[in-house]
Order: sequence, then C-alpha cells, then structure tokens
Amino acid sequence: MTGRVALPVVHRAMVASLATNIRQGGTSAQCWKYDLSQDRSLGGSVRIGQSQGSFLTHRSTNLLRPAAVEQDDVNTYLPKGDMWSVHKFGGTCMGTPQRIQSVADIVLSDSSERKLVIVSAMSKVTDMMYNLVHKAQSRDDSYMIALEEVFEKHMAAAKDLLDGEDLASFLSQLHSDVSSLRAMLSAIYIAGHATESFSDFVVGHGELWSAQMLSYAIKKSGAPCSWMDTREVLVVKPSGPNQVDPDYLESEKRLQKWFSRQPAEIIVATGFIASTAENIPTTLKRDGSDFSAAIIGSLVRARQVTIWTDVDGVFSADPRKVSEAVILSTLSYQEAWEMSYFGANVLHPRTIIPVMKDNIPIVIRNMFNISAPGTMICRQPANDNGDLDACVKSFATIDNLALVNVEGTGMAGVPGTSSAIFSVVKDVGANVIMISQASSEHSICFAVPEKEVAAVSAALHVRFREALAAGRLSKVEVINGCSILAVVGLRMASTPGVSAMLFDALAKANINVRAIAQGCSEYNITVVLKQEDCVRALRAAHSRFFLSKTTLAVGIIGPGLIGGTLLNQLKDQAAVLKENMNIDLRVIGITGSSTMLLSDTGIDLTQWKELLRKEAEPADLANFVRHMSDNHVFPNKVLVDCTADTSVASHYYDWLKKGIHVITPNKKANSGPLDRYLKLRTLQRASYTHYFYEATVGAGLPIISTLRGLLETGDKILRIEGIFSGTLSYIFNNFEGTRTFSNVVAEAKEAGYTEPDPRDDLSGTDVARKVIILARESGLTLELSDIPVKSLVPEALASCSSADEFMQKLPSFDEDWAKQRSEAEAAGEVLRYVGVVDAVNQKGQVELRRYKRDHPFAQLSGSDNIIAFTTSRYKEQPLIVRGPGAGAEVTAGGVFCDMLRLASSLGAPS
Ligand SMILES: NC(=O)C1=CN([C@@H]2O[C@H](COP(=O)(O)OP(=O)(O)OC[C@H]3O[C@@H](n4cnc5c(N)ncnc54)[C@H](O)[C@@H]3O)[C@@H](O)[C@H]2O)C=CC1
Ligand SMILES: N[C@@H](CC=O)C(=O)O
Ligand code: NA
Repeated sequence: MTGRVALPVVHRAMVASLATNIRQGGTSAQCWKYDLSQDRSLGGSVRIGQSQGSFLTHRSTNLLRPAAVEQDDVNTYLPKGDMWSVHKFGGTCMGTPQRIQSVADIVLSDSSERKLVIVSAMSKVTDMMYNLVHKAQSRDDSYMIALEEVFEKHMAAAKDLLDGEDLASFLSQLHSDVSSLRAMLSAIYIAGHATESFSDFVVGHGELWSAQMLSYAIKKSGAPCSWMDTREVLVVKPSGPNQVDPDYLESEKRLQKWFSRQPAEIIVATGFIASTAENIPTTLKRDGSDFSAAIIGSLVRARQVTIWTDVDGVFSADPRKVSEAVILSTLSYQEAWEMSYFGANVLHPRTIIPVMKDNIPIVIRNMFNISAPGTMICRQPANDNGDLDACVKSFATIDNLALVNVEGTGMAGVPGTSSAIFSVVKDVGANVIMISQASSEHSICFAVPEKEVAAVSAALHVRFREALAAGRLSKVEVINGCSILAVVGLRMASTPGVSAMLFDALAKANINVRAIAQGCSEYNITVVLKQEDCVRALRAAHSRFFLSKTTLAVGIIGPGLIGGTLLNQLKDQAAVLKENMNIDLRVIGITGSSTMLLSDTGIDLTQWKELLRKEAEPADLANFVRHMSDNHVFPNKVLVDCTADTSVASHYYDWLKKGIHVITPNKKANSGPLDRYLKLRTLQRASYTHYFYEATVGAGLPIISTLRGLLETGDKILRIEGIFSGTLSYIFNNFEGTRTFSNVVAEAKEAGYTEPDPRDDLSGTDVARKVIILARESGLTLELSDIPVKSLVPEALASCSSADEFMQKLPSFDEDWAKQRSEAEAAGEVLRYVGVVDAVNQKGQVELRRYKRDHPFAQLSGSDNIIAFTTSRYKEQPLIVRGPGAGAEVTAGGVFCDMLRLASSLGAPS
C-alpha cells in the first residue's frame, strides 16, 4: 500500500496521537480543532477533530487551528491611533539571544503608550523548518535529527536569555511543540506528501518560539507584555499564486476580541503566519513579516511602523555597485513601490498598501546602528527642497533582459496591433518589463527576461506570419544582452530638465541608449541599454544627480619622466581633489614597455613604483586597453599616453571610438600623417569622448588653450612665432662661452628637458612637430615634410645607433659650435632656434637665427619657451605666452590640467 492511499488512516492516527499529547499537558483557554474535511488539498474525505470543550492553552502550538471566533458579545475595547507604535524585527535581529535582548531593550526604550512588536523566526530557522518538511516528504528520516537541531537551537537560546519560571515555562512549551511537530512530520513522512497548510503549520513554529522568547525577555524588566499568535487574529484569503489579501474586517474583529482578553501595553506578535477564514494555518508568503507589521499597523491605526533590519536605511542605489550611494532620509510610498519593483531591497510593494491607505509612515532602521535615523516612507516627503537633483531619489537596474522590436508600416493606425502582440506574449507566459512605442506607431518594442525571449519571438513569428510575408510588418527583431536602468522620483513629474540631466550623464559616459519609457505618472524613467554598460550607466547617472564624485578611471602608458612625475602629482593631490572638487581620480593601470600593473579599483599611488617592480605582469598594450574598457565600475575612463611612441599614438582613434578619453603630451599623433590627424579630430568633434594634448606644445604653458580661445571667439591667426623647444632654449641661453656645447646639451638632458632621444630636439624635428600641431590647430593642412627644418645634428652623428652613442660623440663638434657662438657674439647677437607658423602664406618654418641682444627672444632664461600670437585682434602687439616649456614638473602639471579639464567636461564643478 502506498503512503498516498493510506493517507486518511495516517491522518487519523496522527491527529489522535496529537490530541492525546496535547490533552495531557493542556490547560484551558480556547478551543482548537483541525478539520481535515476543510483542507481542500487533502480531498476532504476525513473529518476528525475536537469541537467540544476547552482543552488547550492558547499558547499551544499545535496541529489544530483556532476555532472560529465565537459570536457572543465580548466587551471589547481596542484603543486605536497615535498611542500605538508598531515595530518589526526580522530574523537577523532575532538571530541570537543577545540580539533578542537588544530587541527587548529597543522596544522598552520606545516611550509610546502602546507597542506592538512583530517578530520573524530566529535567523535561518524558517529555512530549517522548510527543510524538515522537505526531508519528511522525501522520506528522508534525517528529518528527526534536523528537528532535534531546531529544538537544541531554541533551547540553547532560551537558556541564555531566560531563567527561573519563565525558562521552565518556555521549555515546557518548546517540548510540547516539538513532540507535536514530530508527530506531524512522521505523518508527512509516511504520506510522502505535505499539504500547503501542513507545511505552513510546521514552518510557522519559528515565529511562535521567537515571539514567546522576546515576550519573556521584555517581561523580565517588569513591563506588562503578552505574546500573540497572529493566526488567532490575522485572517487572509488567497489572491493569486503565492499571494494573499488580508481580510481587514474579520481581522479587526478578532484583534478586538484578542485584546479584550489581554490588554497589555506591549504585545509581541508572530510575523509571517496567519489563518484563512476557515481557520486553517497559512502564511503571508514572501517578506511576510513586513506585511504582518503593515497590516497590524493599519488595524491599530499606528502612528508609525518601524521595520528594523541590518542596514541604515534605503540607499539611493545598490551600494555594491555605487560606492557613493547615500541613505535616503525620506521616500514617498510610490517611490518605495517603484524601487522595490526594480529590485531595490526596500519593502515588498504589497507591504506598503496597508499603511498607505491610512497614511501611516514606515521607517526602516538599523538595529545594529540605532544612531542612524533610517529612511521614512510616507505620503509626501518633507525634505523636498525644489532642487533638480532632489526630485530623483534612486536608481535601480535589472539585468538579463532582451528587447523585442516589432516594426512595420502596417502597424500605424491599425487598432489591435499592440493587443495582438501582447496577447501572444501573454500566451507564452512571458513577463513584460517595459514597453515603448513612438507616436509614429511604426514600431513597438518591449523588454522581457532574456530566458523568455526565444519563445516570445517564435510565437510572434507564427502569429504575424502573414503580415511579415505581406510586408505589413518588416521585422520581429530580438536584441539580447540588455539591462534596464530605472530612475525613480516622485517630483520628476513636475520638474523640467530631469530627463535632460539623465541623458546628458549617459552621453558623457559614452553609453548608448536602446529604448526609453516614461509613464505619465513620471515616477520613473526607464532606459534600456547594453548589459555591459549597465553599472557604468548607473554610476554615471547616480553621480550626476547626487553631485557626488566625478569618478575618472585612469590608465597611464609610459611611467617614465613625465608619466612618473604625473603619478606622483596625482598621489599628492588626489585627496584635495576629492574633498574640494568632488573629483575622484583612480589610476587603474600603469604600463611601461616591459611590465604593466592592473587594478580594478585603483592602484595605491604611494607605492606605485614598488608595485610595478614586484607585482607587475608582462606589458601588453592590447590587454591593458581591454582592462580599461572591460571595467564596468567606472563611468569615465581616460588613457594618458606619456610615451613618445608613434605606435601607441596610432591607437588613439580606436580608444576614442571605444569611449575612452585620451590625454597626451606625445606629439606623434597630431604631427603624424595629416589624414590620420583629421580623422582623429573629426571623431573627437562628433563624439562625447575627449582628446586633450595641451602639453604637446610648450609643456604646461597654455598654448593650445590660448590658440583655441582665440579661434573659437572668432579671432584670425596671422602668425605664430616663437621658441618652442625647452631643450634648445636652455642650450642657447646657457651656451655663453663658459661650458662646451656638448656639456650644455648633457645638462639639458639631465634636467629632463630633452626628448627620450636628444637628437629629436637638436634635429629640429621636435620644434617642427610643434609648428605642425599649431598650424593644424589654426586650420592649415600641412604635413611634417612641408616644414623646412634646419637640423643641428652633425651629419656624421645622425646615424648613431643610440642616444648614448650620440651623446658620447657630440664633444667632437664642440669647436664648430664655439666658432658659431663667437661670430654671433662679435656682432652683438645671440643664437636662437625658432619656429614659425605663417598662417597668411599657409606655411611653416624652423631655423636657427641670430637676434640682437635686446630682442625679447634674447631675454629668456632656463628652459623658457616664448610664443607670440599675431592675430587680427593682436596685430600691433602680439599676444605673448612665456615661461618654462620643458621639464618634468611643468609638463606633468600640464597633463594633469588636461585631466581636470576632462573631469570638468564630464560634470565636475568648476
Ligand atoms: N620632457 C619634457 O619636458 C616634455 C616631454 N613631453 C613628451 O612627453 C613624453 C614623455 O617624455 P619623457 O617622460 O621625457 O620620456 P621618458 O623616456 O622618460 O618616458 C617614456 C616612457 O614611455 C615608456 N614607453 C615607451 N614606449 C612604450 C610603449 N610602447 N608602451 C608603454 N610604454 C612605453 C618608456 O619605457 C618610458 O618609461 C614624450 O612624448 C615627450 O615628447 C612633452 C612636453 C615636455
Ligand atoms: N623636448 C621638448 C620637450 C617638450 O616638448 C623640449 O625640449 O621642448
Ligand atoms: Na602647453
């Protein structure tokens, strides 16, 4: 005989044994019975039970259900309103005896006249109870050991928390309950099946025990406290799969009656469990304890329901994804509702319904940090200050979605198309997350979970086969790998500019938006984007509205003199930037030519050199760039090329295309082939990705920015002329007859003014590159080869295989140089190496000239550059920029300035 066939017998035996068990220890309070005939899941074939007499203590947790409330007149009085404060403590808060004691202390410290405290089972207990049922119905007899563990856990907790009579009384109840459970589980084991109500009955014991323990703990302090088995009071009816609705009228009646019997000032009630109108034990399903608290709060018209948990309140975004997420002080009911839909760990939307109808605020607080005020969810948040950013409250994301796009001219003006589409979706049981249709009606798109999209697409193709064949529909397209970013805020409805701010932030983070939806209620704007962009989008949008840091992930290529100095400057200035300007610069990668160092969150710059030596991996530029672009934590990324390498510069176009900004002191890209340069600048102008290169001319001096300022304000460049080489400036400023020419070149190299190979300076190529950069910036279309250059490298040394060899051989030409210098001196002149952009005649020039001693170019010192702009506005007197134009600190400073310029373009305060 199978267990299922023997079911009625099993139940009969089981209930009889329980009745005996309960009768033995019972006192009288209330009549309980279990009516199997009413349990529809059992088929209703058996009727067993006690209906006469009162043989149970009301505290008995047992197989039997509370009898229907007697209709006799009870002199009931349940005070309602402001005197009630409702608290709910979840499993984590009830996790240990010490925590239960802290819960008692929190409850006692609330000065409200009356307190109703809803508790969950101790943490993990609900799972343990479900596991008991699961084991028993799977015929796994280890359920007995598992039940013993449940018993031990509660006994140990009680022994820690209670003593004397209270302890004895709790333990006797626990024993009795556990033997009832043993009988119930044994029946389930034999039957190989548990009905939902049997399962709910077993599982609800966790709450019964935690509520009793807490009430004893509160009573210890002398405060009058009763505990309530909410199955006696809360009546619910099923309203869908895994969903119930409260019966407020019946529950209120039962609560009145309960209270008339036990009008204590403090009531500790079980969360999660309830009963049906037929008095069958049930549960409030997922997040049931919060729901219990909200329903009971509504029944007593509480002044506030406080949900105690282990976080400080509701965050503006998932703090695991957005480290600057903040705790919100208030939220409207609707905002909380929207956020919980989008997966924010706030409250289940149904928890809000009971309190919302009576305008009862819910406060979410951290039991482990009671100094935190928490988040209040109420009708109209009080702290709206009219700011744009205050009307956006929070950001949430949903991953693993697919967009379905149904498109075709045959849709416009044809009633019933969307109805046909969505009935197909309904028929395959897919859940539509968002819908968007432009008013042209030529396409409609909607998002569904990715795992459901194949079925949706197949069904749509079948349903619209004819329309597709006839061309009325052009396509049913699926776009996989999507996510939703939702922006939630009640006041978005009445505030212009909110969506502009959102989309501006997304554009600046180079994020492509696939679809958009905003309902008329405007509680949320939903944006569909590529899943890989989602966290970056979240961070970009969050920082835009919460005015938190503009975070910039930085990759440094070439940690040589300039790159290394830049890293040190970043190290010294990072905290100040964070504090004063809300700019968070994180170096997440450093690569030299042989090794590279990568980090997902930021390299410790106090020891970058050491880390690069010890923890680096072999350099690989492609992997380095992948590391940058694969990082989805930071919304904005920049590669800083501090090499002098042409091949590194050849990648800028691709990087910009990937949405990575580029900053560089390397002149190779802008002075390389003209077509490449033009392609780069065109891309830069057409995209939101930035390319800054101030330090390519005059190092940190504001040369490029000055030129841009002139051009963008409509000035016309006639001529740019100057000393553009720090190295050559230094050499001729210091070559005054006291040291040899080669000595002075060595000094310039030592001082860090020269290019990695000083021949680039002496050959005039470096100056020619700068002339080209300024010429192109001014609109001239010149190639490097168009510039006549006077090289200072003796022909015999041009072919030296290395910079070192060149430096070693240079002294043999010192005499020639000494001669040239003396000749100039004799004429009252000095040697100066100058570059010229002749915008009028569209040409450039680089040469060694002699200037009179009183000429401004003769007055320079150190590595000074001097650049004179002759323009339509500055015609008589040129605009002159002068100062050190080479050297580690000033050049790195110029690169750093570009980084801040970038941050400011991305929204950082200026
Ligand atoms: N020194 C100065 O005063 C100024 C320099 N600049 C420019 O700054 C750049 C850097 O100059 P310095 O720091 O003086 O040179 P450097 O020789 O000290 O540093 C260059 C670094 O780049 C590394 N490197 C070379 N090729 C690489 C590659 N393919 N991948 C990764 N790393 C690579 C080298 O190993 C070295 O560490 C140059 O483009 C230079 O024209 C611009 C203005 C002034
Ligand atoms: N080597 C260059 C450095 C700046 O571009 C110079 O000397 O000017
Ligand atoms: Na500059």
